[in-house]
Amino acid sequence: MTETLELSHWIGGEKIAGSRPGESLNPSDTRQVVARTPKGGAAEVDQAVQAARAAFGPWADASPEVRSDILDRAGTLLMERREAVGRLLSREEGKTLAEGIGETARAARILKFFAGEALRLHGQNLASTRPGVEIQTYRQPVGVFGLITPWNFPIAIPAWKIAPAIAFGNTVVIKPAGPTPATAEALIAILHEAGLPGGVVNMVIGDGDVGRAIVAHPDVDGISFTGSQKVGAGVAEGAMKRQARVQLEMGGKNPLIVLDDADLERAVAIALDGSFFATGQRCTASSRLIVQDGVHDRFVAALAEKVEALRVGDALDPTTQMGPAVTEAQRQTAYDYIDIARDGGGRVLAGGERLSLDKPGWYVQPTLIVDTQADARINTEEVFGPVASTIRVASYEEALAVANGVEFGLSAGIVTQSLKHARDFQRRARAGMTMVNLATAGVDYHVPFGGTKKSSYGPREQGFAAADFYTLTKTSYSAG
Ligand SMILES: NC(=O)C1=CN([C@@H]2O[C@H](COP(=O)(O)OP(=O)(O)OC[C@H]3O[C@@H](n4cnc5c(N)ncnc54)[C@H](OP(=O)(O)O)[C@@H]3O)[C@@H](O)[C@H]2O)C=CC1
Ligand SMILES: O=C(O)CCC(=O)C(=O)O
Repeated sequence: MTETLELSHWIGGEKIAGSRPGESLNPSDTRQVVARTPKGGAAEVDQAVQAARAAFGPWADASPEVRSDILDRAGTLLMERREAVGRLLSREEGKTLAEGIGETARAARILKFFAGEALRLHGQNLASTRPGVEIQTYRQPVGVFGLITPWNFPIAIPAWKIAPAIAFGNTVVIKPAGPTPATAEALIAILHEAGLPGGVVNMVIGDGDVGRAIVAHPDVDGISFTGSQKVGAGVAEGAMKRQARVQLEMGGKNPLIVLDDADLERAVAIALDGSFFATGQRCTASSRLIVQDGVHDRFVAALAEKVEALRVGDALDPTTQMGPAVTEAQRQTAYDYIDIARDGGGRVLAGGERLSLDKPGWYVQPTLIVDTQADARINTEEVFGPVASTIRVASYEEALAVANGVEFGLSAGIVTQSLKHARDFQRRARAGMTMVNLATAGVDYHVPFGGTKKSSYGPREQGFAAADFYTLTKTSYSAG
């Protein structure tokens, strides 16, 4: 498959093409242009916001059953086409075909979950402190949401922002990430094919200028952002200046603690999955492996063997276990952090070298670095690539202190057979999500998702929690 797609913006239900100066490349073979794209700016964002505003009234007033049916149909279509869309995803983002198809199926299930949530939205009846007065709370749509999404889950993240927004009667303008517009477009096209009225979901393709214009637009009522901490901080500042709702999901520096009593084979499998699958490009990836003395040497030796054995290759080759980095810049970041770790005294036990295959792609060797210090840059800054470092600790208490000792707090894991330590970790880990005997990455789609500290800001995403961001609670008092 070497076809090049010609993408358009979607505004008011129409495809708006313009010239196509942008492109997305196949990171597994950079000679292939996956899609040519228009490059929007403030003018296209304004048009899209106007279309979303015009569609808001009728969509907010539509029966929840209408909204539910459209989401359900879109979920069915996406599930039926998961192989083709997953292939496009893998070709554009670089995760393996199994991961691409799996993510597409996950997006389909998210659409179906929120088809159900559209019908389950409810308020409360409460007694008043005043006799004869009744109180009811209602959840109402908010208005127009701006959605700014990253490349690493190019269909699941758009789905988990669009689906709750429109299920509860809002309309949206989405900006997909620069490297993965074609995958996002596949979702937008399917939503329209499922019967979505024009203007309910609008998409403007472009770079950071499009994101900035969405954040600054006075008629955008709320912004949901996933991406880097640096850009997220600017998004929050821009939104707050004009008192728009804002929700941010940003980086992680997720710890995985391995205690002496861990089942070694299981601990190695959990670390391998959390650190290296999806090329380590998950905000939930385990990038710090905090290992207790007694098991340390056996654990790192066994993990290094597995890391060395990982087959890196073209994302579409079914034998590939780890695809390339998404862009040259992400590959360079991984290389830079390997050097930073070495300079800080770390010892590379697996990978660590430049990797060339039989085709031009942004391939990186999965890399394990041992003997690193807890406060070294490799252990405090997000890499967002297939690079994991280990920190040796003497006790559970030391492990917990190291795990909590960074400015991020998204996901945190522990591998242990001790119920006492597992329960204590669930209570005291400063992270939004804790995992016991499971990888830090790879979450369910029907439960709240988010972190603490600099990882997240605002109400939780996904599951039943999504209603808190995408609805307005009104409190009504009445007397007979
Ligand atoms: N927590 C998470 O889930 C994720 C975290 N990251 C982190 O982000 C780093 C870089 O990845 P990247 O995707 O480039 O993340 P960015 O934060 O740069 O981008 C995220 C989204 O914001 C857009 N954007 C860029 N600049 C602005 C701006 N000034 N105002 C509004 N929107 C803007 C991007 O557009 P464009 O793509 O066109 O630049 C993209 O759609 C990674 O190394 C990783 O640390 C990345 C992905 C997911
Ligand atoms: O680990 C997961 O399943 C989700 C990760 C994620 O949302 C992200 O990396 O942006």
